[in-house]
Amino acid sequence: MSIPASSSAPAGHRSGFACFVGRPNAGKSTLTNALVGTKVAITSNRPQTTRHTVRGIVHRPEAQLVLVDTPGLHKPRTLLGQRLNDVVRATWAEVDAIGFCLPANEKVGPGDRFIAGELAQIRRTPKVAVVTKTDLAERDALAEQLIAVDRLGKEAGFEWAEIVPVSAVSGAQVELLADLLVPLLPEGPPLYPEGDLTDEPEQVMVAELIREAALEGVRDELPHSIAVVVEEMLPREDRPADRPLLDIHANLFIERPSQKGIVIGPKGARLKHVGSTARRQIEALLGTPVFLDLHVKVAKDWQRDPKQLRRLGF
Ligand SMILES: Nc1nc2c(ncn2[C@@H]2O[C@H](COP(=O)(O)OP(=O)(O)OP(=O)(O)O)[C@@H](O)[C@H]2O)c(=O)[nH]1
Repeated sequence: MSIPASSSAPAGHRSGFACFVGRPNAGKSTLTNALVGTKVAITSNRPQTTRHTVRGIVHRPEAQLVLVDTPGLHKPRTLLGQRLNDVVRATWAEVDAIGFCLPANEKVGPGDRFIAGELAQIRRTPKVAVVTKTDLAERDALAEQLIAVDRLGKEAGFEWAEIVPVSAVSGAQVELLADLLVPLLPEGPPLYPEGDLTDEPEQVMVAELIREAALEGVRDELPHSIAVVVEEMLPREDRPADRPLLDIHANLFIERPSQKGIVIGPKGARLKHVGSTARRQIEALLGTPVFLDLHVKVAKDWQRDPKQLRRLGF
């Protein structure tokens, strides 16, 4: 990515982009959050919930590291799947460093070898192996995993710039990872104002929080069938300055009428819960009280229909 020229850059200051790749559930979003120190990427214990490219920004006196969080690469079965993979590859080609996340508590498998093979084709970009979730692995198992990860790079035909074990949950070595990524960035001035944590449009982040709440505890086949679009975010008029209220109107799209019952629940109980969970998260994110107006709509087979995909923001 291009760095805007500026004469005000402190000497030796570095800035640039890194992204985390890895199998679904490898811990990419949680790691992004741990590095940035606030909840910007959406985590979930379900695979493939990160759909939008969310940037987290790590500010240092001597560097600015912009993290681009991509969806997981996977075998595309639908149009949506193909689009997601395109997003991933486009991101890889643009960044200054790629962090490949591999959980310490899961054996290196075919999915990892697939990604390593794809990474090998992005020759110029330094690749850092990040062994995640070290709090879940015994010392010996971790040592074995580090060796397996080293071998994975060699078999794919490249050397890792670094191999770093981290735990986003305990915080172990998270700072070290940032320290190791910074020298891989080009010299240049900060790309974003200090204090910015993400440049993701607020509406997209709000939609992601609603989608995350809607996915909690539903059947495994539903994740890919839910999309959320925020139609409107407006401050309520006639409110005293010390008691503001933000009105948010959002639509939750499902693919089939039969999915409506799952999302809404008996007597609307589930949707109500989703709404209040999402509202609390949105209020924490935006720092203002929120009234969330949430509607469930059927957009038939939206994953296979290019027109619908565009309308839903893909
Ligand atoms: N114990 C432990 N759990 C972790 C750690 N990092 C992530 N997890 C858990 O692993 C699961 C997956 O983490 P995510 O960060 O959502 O994984 P992801 O790679 O972004 O997943 P996708 O969005 O599906 O690609 C979540 O349940 C996390 O809480 C860690 O350091 N330690």
